[in-house]
Amino acid sequence: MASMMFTDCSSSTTSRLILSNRRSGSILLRQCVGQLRLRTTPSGRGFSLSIRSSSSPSPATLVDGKAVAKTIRDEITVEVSRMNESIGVVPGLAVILVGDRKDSATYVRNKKKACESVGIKSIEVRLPEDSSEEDVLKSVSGFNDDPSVHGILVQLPLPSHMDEQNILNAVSIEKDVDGFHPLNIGRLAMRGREPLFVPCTPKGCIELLHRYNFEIKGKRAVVIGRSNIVGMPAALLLQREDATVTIIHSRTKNPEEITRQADIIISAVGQPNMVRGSWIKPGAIIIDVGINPVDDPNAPRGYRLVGDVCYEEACTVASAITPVPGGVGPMTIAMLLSNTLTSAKRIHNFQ
Ligand SMILES: NC(=O)C1=CN([C@@H]2O[C@H](COP(=O)(O)OP(=O)(O)OC[C@H]3O[C@@H](n4cnc5c(N)ncnc54)[C@H](OP(=O)(O)O)[C@@H]3O)[C@@H](O)[C@H]2O)C=CC1
Ligand SMILES: Nc1nc(=O)c2c([nH]1)NC[C@@H]1CN(c3ccc(C(=O)N[C@@H](CCC(=O)O)C(=O)O)cc3)C=[N+]21
Repeated sequence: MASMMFTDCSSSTTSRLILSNRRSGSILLRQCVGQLRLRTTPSGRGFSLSIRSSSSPSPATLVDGKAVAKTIRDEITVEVSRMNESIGVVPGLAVILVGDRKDSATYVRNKKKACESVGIKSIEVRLPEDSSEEDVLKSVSGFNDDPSVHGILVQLPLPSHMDEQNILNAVSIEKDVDGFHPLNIGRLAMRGREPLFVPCTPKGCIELLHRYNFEIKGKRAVVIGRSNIVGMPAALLLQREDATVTIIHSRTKNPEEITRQADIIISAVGQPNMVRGSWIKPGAIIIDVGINPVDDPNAPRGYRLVGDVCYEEACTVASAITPVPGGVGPMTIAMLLSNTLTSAKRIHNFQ
């Protein structure tokens, strides 16, 4: 219901253009309003798109998660083969999928493809919707004991008759590549402690900020959303990077007043186009985690994906913004591969 309120963003039109990249194929870029400028990304391997808007004196950089994720996958590929050649070990990721949610099946398929692309071995277990919690725990326990598995991911959400906490607690912390085990989250929250793994989506957000050389230290950051998998760990990570962090949630009064003070906004709400241009301080950096399907009879699938942030409005005010799709989503998967590689290296004491 609430999501319907935000489905429409602005009356400004969005045009699209396809740019060809020799290394990563075609990238779909959205043009906002005004003049476009293309630069190579800090890695030198991708593109960054700048938009000089008629209503904004400063250009907004398009923070290209898809291109950065490709760079990271290339780096991981090199490391995976170096490890295999040196000690004959191939990192392995086990994914447990319970039930037949279409979106979860798609995510799992994408993770599998990404593993293949870098040389990580992926093992998938599918359990029926009516499996018992015991069945899932058995599967987790089997992977905990399997030396060819270095990472275990239990795809969320689980069917409602299962206790998610029980299941996440059962994953060995040494193989918790999602970073959802309470010990890993607890360490993330404590000064002077180091988690073995950091949750992939928030880690991907910070990695994007780093790769674009955006300073975090001393900045005012606002995280919208406080879920265990995105909002809360994103706030903890920003704090560890010496930002001053405020969290907005569904009971926050006047969220727009708070976001307007932010130098960095990370939005993980699940409400299409909730964050309007007027919520944003000129020059702010926006990381839009939201992935929200909205009906679109012209789209091949009958819907398209939009973020939590009204992209067309935001890119006339912000200095940088992630698109949806092509922003944080691909980074989440890249961080999962990175965590799996780290895990295999740690288990086999390989530097
Ligand atoms: N790009 C990626 O890789 C990923 C994207 N996502 C996407 O990110 C979004 C969030 O996911 P997730 O964290 O799992 O979602 P949850 O539903 O678990 O959490 C949503 C959070 O947003 C808050 N919220 C809801 N409505 C409002 C509102 N009107 N104003 C302020 N805060 C609000 C909730 O507050 P309260 O706590 O008070 O209920 C809650 O903390 C979704 O669109 C999801 O698809 C998720 C994971 C990965
Ligand atoms: N244990 C667990 N770990 C997760 O990390 C986890 C999970 N459960 N459950 C669901 C959410 C969601 N999530 C996404 C990952 C990639 C994209 C992604 O790559 N999105 C593409 C678009 C994909 C499309 O077009 O459908 C993009 O944004 O460009 C999106 C969402 C991980 N999650």
